[in-house]
Amino acid sequence: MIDYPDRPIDFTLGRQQQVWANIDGYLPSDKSISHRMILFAALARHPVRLRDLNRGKAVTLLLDALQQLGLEVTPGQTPQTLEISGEFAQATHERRVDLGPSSAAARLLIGMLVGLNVPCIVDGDETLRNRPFDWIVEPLNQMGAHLEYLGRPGALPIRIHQAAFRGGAAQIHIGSAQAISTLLFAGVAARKPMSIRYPVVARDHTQRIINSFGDRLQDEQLQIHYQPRDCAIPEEISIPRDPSAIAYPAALFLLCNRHQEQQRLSFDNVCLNPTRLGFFNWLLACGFNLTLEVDSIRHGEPVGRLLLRGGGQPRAHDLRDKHQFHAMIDEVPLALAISCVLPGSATFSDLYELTFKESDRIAATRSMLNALGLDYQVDGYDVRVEGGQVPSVQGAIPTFGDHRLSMTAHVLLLAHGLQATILEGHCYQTSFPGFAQCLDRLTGREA
Ligand SMILES: O=C(O)C1=C[C@@H](OP(=O)(O)O)[C@@H](O)[C@H](O)C1
Ligand SMILES: C=C(OP(=O)(O)O)C(=O)O
Repeated sequence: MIDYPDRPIDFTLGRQQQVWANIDGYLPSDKSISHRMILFAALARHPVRLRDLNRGKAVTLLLDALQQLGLEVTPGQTPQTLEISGEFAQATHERRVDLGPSSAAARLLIGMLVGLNVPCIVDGDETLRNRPFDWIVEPLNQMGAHLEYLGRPGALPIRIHQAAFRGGAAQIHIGSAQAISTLLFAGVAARKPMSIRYPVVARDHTQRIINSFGDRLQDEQLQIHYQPRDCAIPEEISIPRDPSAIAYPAALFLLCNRHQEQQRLSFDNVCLNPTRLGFFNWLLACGFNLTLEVDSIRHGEPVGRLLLRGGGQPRAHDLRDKHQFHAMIDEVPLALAISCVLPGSATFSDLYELTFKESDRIAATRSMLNALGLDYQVDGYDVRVEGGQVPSVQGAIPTFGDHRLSMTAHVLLLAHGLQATILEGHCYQTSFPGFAQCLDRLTGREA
């Protein structure tokens, strides 16, 4: 296990903090939209400039994989742009790509390679090898793909054999935007119509982008119909900021300013897709003060400003709605942590899909919180939190290498003026590489 010796959390913040600096320049772009736009750029028949890509490990590994498959990835004319050009190399030998810990990168790439009929072995790190892939492999194979498990059945590594993808009808049984998106990338790449039934609404970036680029896609009543038309991928694509990353500095600000009504902090150019806003709606339901204002639509995605205000007398609040759960799926560990320290109590129901993320986030979040003297009760996939708990450091804080847990631990420590060692703390680099600098800047500690 890697310790976190080079950056101990050694500064006191809490209620004295008066200056909350603007941190827009430190915030990462949306990881989910970055993954999707990279794959659309790879499908384009012309070079595509991607402006403001997320530069975390999960996205960088997808770029590396595409380079191994023959595409060119070059810096653009400004530091914020990257250009993707070229074509997939003819398969003279089978290539093997490794997507590290990122299931979105691995699953969506598998979909695209199936649709393009590009043979490859797709693999990931140990955490990713323990995550389920059967719910993308089975429907893809039913639609003509030939995917083979090289290790444990249902898991990576997976060999993509050459086979003609037919499209057609598929039914997904799991609540996962990645499952839907994987099938759609196969259909878009192969130019095959398809329909997909799914059990619950989750983030719908792929559907929105497909429509905005000119193919036809209907998404109603848990059923998608996709029809290839005139897909025109733009030469330049720009990506808004990631609401799932902004959640951490936002939570820190709101927790520290619960009793300071005059304090304000805003973030611009944020992805405000409603299927991503569950956490901010949950904060509102707790009583925190915030406003969301859409000011433009970009590639089908609402983009705008998030304004936070102090005060609000917040209390812990339930999370029982399946739709809202999926709209905040990556922020649930943070919401559980916040619930522990707010007054009141809360029930979070049916968190099943949290059990196969970078860690089992029901169990791992609890272990992380235990190291901070906090706890909740688990009953199957339901969680009951009694609020009003006071954090106190019990020892080194485990993160299990899960970036969402590391960022949650940082927020709790900072909000309560505590010092601790966060184990594998740097894993925030998976999605938010500038997280530590962002916190330094936010809290006025930057050199
Ligand atoms: O589609 C995506 O980009 C993602 C979807 C979510 O996973 P599921 O769709 O599997 O729930 C989310 O947890 C992940 O961080 C990114
Ligand atoms: C679960 C996550 O991502 P992925 O599923 O792509 O690994 C995440 O970013 O929290």
